[in-house]
Amino acid sequence: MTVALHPSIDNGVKQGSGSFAGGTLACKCKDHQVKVGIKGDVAHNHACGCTKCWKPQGANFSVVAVVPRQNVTVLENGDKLQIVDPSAVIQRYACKACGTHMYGRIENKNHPFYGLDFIHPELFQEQGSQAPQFAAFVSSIIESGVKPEQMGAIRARLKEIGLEPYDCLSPPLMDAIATHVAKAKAA
Ligand SMILES: N[C@@H](CCC(=O)N[C@@H](CS)C(=O)NCC(=O)O)C(=O)O
Ligand SMILES: [Zn+2]
Ligand SMILES: [Zn+2]
Repeated sequence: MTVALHPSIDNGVKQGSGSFAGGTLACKCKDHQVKVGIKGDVAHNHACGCTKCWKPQGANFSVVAVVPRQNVTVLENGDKLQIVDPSAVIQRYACKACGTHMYGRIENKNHPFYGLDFIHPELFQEQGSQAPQFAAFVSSIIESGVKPEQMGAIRARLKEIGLEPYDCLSPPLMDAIATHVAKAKAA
């Protein structure tokens, strides 16, 4: 049996339509679901192995993407949302009842990714949003209990489905962060 990464990619990565207009994210509650509206498609969609990003039950990876924060609107049952860890850089708003993370927001205006919210595209009620592009924080899954000796098979499976594994973010995103830091230092 191949190693389980995340249910939305375990049977292969499904490409996006390229014209996704946005949609509604719904939590996993049976009733009074938290619903969050997203305008437009997501960007930088990727698998994340870190311990902080929300993973559905049994998954080793989260699948997470960004959207401009102004494109995110809580539509229904927002009173069920609470911040998971107020001290984290990304303030992740989760449903108090089912634990699903609905969006993560950066409030530090100096952060390289300020202005972008983090969401989980698998929660879209609609099909067609951008497919995952790479895998980030892969080594971090060891912190969640994966054995180091399993990492070879996990990296091989990620590559097999077309997701290049990185232990931090992808080179373009690491370059974007370093560029931001360099500019801030020069100012
Ligand atoms: N090895 C750490 C890495 C955590 C980490 O740095 N996560 C990245 C990717 S989501 C991040 O930007 N975190 C900021 C935050 O969680 O607020 C873990 O697994 O907990
Ligand atoms: Zn819920
Ligand atoms: Zn993460």
